[in-house]
Amino acid sequence: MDSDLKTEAIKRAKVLMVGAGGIGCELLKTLALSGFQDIHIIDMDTIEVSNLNRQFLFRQSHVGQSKAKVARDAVLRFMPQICITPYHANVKDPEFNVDFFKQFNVILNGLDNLDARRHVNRLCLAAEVPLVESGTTGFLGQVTVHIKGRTECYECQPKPTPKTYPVCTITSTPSKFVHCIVWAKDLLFAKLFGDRNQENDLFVHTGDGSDSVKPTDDIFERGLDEVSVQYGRKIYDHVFGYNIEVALANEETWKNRRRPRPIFLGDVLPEKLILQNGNLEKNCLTEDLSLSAMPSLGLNNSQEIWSLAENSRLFLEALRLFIERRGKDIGSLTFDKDDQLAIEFVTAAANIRASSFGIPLHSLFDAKGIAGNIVHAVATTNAIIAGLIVIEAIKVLEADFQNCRMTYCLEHPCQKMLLMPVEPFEANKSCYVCSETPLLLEVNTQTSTLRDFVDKIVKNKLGMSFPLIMQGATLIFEGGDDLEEDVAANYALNLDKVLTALPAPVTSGSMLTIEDLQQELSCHINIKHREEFDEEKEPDRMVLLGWTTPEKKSQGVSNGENTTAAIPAAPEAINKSEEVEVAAEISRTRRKRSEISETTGDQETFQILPDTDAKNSMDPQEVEDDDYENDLVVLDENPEASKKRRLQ
Ligand SMILES: Nc1ncnc2c1ncn2[C@@H]1O[C@H](COP(=O)(O)OP(=O)(O)OP(=O)(O)O)[C@@H](O)[C@H]1O
Ligand SMILES: [Zn+2]
Repeated sequence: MDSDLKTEAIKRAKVLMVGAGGIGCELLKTLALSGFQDIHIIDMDTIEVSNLNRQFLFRQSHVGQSKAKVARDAVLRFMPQICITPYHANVKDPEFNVDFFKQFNVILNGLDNLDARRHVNRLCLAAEVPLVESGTTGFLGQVTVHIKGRTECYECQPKPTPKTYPVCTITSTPSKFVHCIVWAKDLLFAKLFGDRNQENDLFVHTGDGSDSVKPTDDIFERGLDEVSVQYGRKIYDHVFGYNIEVALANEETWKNRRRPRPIFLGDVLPEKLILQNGNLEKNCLTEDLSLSAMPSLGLNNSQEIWSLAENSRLFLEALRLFIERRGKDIGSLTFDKDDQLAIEFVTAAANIRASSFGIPLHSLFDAKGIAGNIVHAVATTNAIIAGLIVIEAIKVLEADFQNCRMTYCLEHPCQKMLLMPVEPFEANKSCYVCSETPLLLEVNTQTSTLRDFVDKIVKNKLGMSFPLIMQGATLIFEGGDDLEEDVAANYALNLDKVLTALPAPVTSGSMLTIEDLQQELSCHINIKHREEFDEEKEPDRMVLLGWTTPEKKSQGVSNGENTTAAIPAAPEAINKSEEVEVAAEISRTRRKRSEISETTGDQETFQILPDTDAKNSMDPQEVEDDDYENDLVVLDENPEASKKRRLQ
């Protein structure tokens, strides 16, 4: 297109940006400087101090104000002639419906969560407006283009579930610091400060799964006359000493593994220091006034790696402060990465455990990053990604679809490139969002209730907020806050009925239609009755099938032109393995799911997976498997080069 026409297309365009955070600030500036004249911005947040280091349109004085509005004002100061319309709102609000989306030529996402991304994807499909989607994680980033009828939609590839670890690795055979963090946070912290009644496997397995040691007295219960320092010592000796001794009794487990070392408090700290820990009344506050065990112990530098003795003192002191200063929270606490005392406790506990298992200790700063799953944002990555979004948006506006690319921003050069453009993929024919293909649900229709179905499948798996469920012509459920009282009560009754007992019984062979009017999404689910489920592998007792990753994943949009560009790489994987397997055909490119998940900026959580097979999960290989999962296979166009190649 000639440059005058291009300028015209940009000038005439009406674009919507969703998110005015790290990517959004860069994007708004780049759009304005590229000549865009009519920009709408939705962001539901207000500015926080922690945003200021990279969201450069914001200043200290803006803290607490709407991001969308302040971003508009900041850009208008240097581009006063353009029109920027801010909305301080959630993009999921009903006012942002299909008609609202239809007024735009292209939608540009700068979001940080899956839920909002899915919602925008669905509305873009319904409104038939192209979407340019983006995400960054540290040095990694990506921009993808989604055009109905031409490319895959944002949801064509099922999104990965959170990272999980087998119970056995966490409770008995940790080999990485992250395993110790998960143990400290999800088991020990939860046991001591969370809901007392929760199922929590803090007892050591001795190998065959049958002989877990469960003392008859609840060791975690604090006696009425038990002072905190005594209680702390009891917990310490139990979890770091006694439990490890019990685990060591099973020789089988340690045949091919390094044996852990039981640690008792008396071996680490002299009595005097242990007692002194209970009397540190001096300073318990950090500079920003949060309760902390560090100042009184003289631990000032959170980037320093503390010794086992220092971590042990921190453990005792943090536990004491919880008991004495935050006693009323105990029993209802959940781990929060912004809770200073919780971070200190978890860091100390993870380090003591790491020491026992011969795993290198970490600083509180690093432990916080791992526990909170924090990847520090890099402003430059956001700026690069914002630039790429604008480049793709311009191609879309020019209707130059053939040249649209998905681009991955890598941490290390691959084939001498840091930016890897790839042709967009075709839509997944079994995607329930952008195709009509029905899904299949295996469920025990005689024992599962409608509530199970709504919560586990409709809301959790399909991501619908206000679903409407129909069996044939009968409406069996409708979600929403604006229902008449008697209608809502009727649906509430249905929720507790098993599927076969609903007014229009749902049995094997039934087809349900599920709609979310707000998302303009409708899909069908065929029901297949199944009696038995594997409690551990299929804890939902329902299995949703049909929405699968297509076998051939790289059928790029045919444009009659070969891309000389490199093939998409899983950035995280490249980063880790630095190894690329090069093989024959471009059409066989394997795109790992991790490539998407690693750069969406979604808050991921760690989960502990139930042991499906105690023996298997005790296999020494198992730990390494975590890493293999991220291995990357990138296939090249060059048929000759079917061998492994190391990246430079
Ligand atoms: N449903 C939504 N509606 C509108 N805006 C949203 C929605 N979900 C997320 N956002 C916005 O997307 C932006 C994402 O920006 P970013 O990833 O930089 O996150 P942040 O909250 O600014 O920073 P951090 O999470 O690192 O503290 C945020 O400003 C957030 O308010
Ligand atoms: Zn799709």
